Amino acid sequence: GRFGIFGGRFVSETLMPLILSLEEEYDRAKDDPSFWAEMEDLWTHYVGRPSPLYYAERLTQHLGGAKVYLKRDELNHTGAHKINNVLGQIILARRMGKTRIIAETGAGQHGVATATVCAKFGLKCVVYMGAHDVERQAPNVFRMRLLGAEVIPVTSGRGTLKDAMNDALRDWVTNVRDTFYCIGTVAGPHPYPAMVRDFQSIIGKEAKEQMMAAEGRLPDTIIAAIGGGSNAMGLFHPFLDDKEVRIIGVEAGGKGVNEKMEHCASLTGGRPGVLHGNRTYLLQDDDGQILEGYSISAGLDYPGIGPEHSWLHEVGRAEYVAITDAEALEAFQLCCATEGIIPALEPCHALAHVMKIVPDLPADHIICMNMCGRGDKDVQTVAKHLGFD
Ligand SMILES: CC/C=C(/N=C/c1c(COP(=O)(O)O)cnc(C)c1O)C(=O)O
Repeated sequence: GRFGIFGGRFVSETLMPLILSLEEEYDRAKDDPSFWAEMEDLWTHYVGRPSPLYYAERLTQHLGGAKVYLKRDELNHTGAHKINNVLGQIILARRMGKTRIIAETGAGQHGVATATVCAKFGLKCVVYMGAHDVERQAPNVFRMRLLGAEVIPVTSGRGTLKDAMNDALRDWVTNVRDTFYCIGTVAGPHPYPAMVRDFQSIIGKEAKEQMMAAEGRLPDTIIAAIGGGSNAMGLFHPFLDDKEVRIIGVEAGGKGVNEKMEHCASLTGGRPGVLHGNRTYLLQDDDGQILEGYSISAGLDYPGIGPEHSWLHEVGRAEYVAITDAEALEAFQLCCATEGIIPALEPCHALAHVMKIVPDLPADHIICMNMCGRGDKDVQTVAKHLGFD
């Protein structure tokens, strides 16, 4: 469970037996055709996969350079990529005889996906959510509750994703016997980062097949926004050995990547440390205290990043850039105006970088971007910023 010096398993002794039984169950499932058959069935008939690979013609014309394709994971059931991973973890939880599922959530999409799958399988669901996120993603709080989940607001820290994950881990340590912790991104102790990556890789596998069908070749550049990094790793992983494909991860630059740390660009503005069970790049002060960070987007508002991204950064296989709140809001509006797609604030960060690089690229250069979530949850936030709420 290591990616160079990153990853690993830094957990309390009480969690070890559960982590080891989860690793055993996952290793068994990975090689079990019936596990993947059940996943395929649910991805097809419940999630609505494959998600389309859509040529954004007017956006491409507006930018006047490379061809832009969007991988439409915002069209999945529940409106984001999160359900790809939740299905896998819940199938494992059922195989382990767990009846109580807990999750952390920031944007509320992972929480909604977990509540959704728990309703489908008749499992108890408890979601920890920072109080600040409860406010700024209210539509998703209603959806979780309507789906039968208990949503517990977390008031420690700044009341965002990091704080929610802390409380979820505390709950888990207390209830290891009947509880399964469904982690929403490629973070946490081994095997979570690898397992979540493997479930999200359906995105990149489909994108590769669809691009070959549409253009007869691989994309030149693939790009995705990064909170913990699961939608990005899902798109990137199937392309890692295709060395000619340029890989770009886009972090939240918030109010700007500077010493005020009002951002969540963990790779660009952080350094290696340990948080939530794994070693990775983190925003921390000189004493190693984890900083709160900041982003307009709840899903990217996390002062860490999945350990495999830290490794890809170290070995230079992927580039990581930061996009500010303001640039993301510009992208939000351009997406609505040119394509009639209201995007979530998270993928707007990737789109803002696409807007930066496309004009200088030739018309035969092909870009594939992860449209990992729809913007229903963000319309009030954006309306306020644009002064028409
Ligand atoms: C696991 C906590 C992250 C959440 N969301 C993150 C998120 C992200 C960032 O998460 P990653 O893909 O894991 O980097 C991107 N796009 C959308 C639409 C998101 O909702 C959540 O709780 O919904």
